[in-house]
Amino acid sequence: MAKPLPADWEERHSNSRGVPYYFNRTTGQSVWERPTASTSASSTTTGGAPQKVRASHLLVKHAESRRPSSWKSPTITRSKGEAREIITSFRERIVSGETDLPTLAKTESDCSSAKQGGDLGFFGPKQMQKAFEDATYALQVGELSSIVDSDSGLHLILRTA
Ligand SMILES: O=C(O)CN(Cc1ccccc1)C(=O)c1nc(-c2ccccc2)[nH]c1C(=O)O
Repeated sequence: MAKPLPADWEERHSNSRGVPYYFNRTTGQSVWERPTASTSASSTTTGGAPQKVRASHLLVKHAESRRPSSWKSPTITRSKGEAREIITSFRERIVSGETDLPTLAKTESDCSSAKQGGDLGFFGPKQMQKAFEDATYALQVGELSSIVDSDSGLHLILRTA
């Protein structure tokens, strides 16, 4: 029987790895190992300030997106299913090594960050949509997410710091 988690820690599920990870609601830290009392003692690597992360992403919008419009297309009419097929193909091309996320985001992302190769800079807890934040914090630096669904559309996320 697993020991109860220390205060402020919760177990979450990493879609990209299919395993649980542990998230500290106070510091925003994510760890793969089940935390014990000693983890919570060292739970902040920055003396208490919530840990910031950096990521780049590729956004494919669809007709159900909250704002179905982008620099690429004034009116986005593709279905969510079509968007999923498109972003799945993009992910396969990245995983195969044919291209990389920043290169593909520049021409294919429906986010205004496309011009910067999808780079969003550093952000901390509560700054991004929950699904996007949770997915990013579950990634190790250098890891590519599975397809992430937010109100804006479908994303591939590459954690860069
Ligand atoms: O969701 C909305 O109502 C409109 N948005 C939000 C938005 C709009 C412009 C700039 C940044 C964010 C978007 O659709 C959107 N979301 C994002 C986004 C979502 C998650 C992480 C990073 C960016 N980018 C965009 C964009 O047009 O460029």
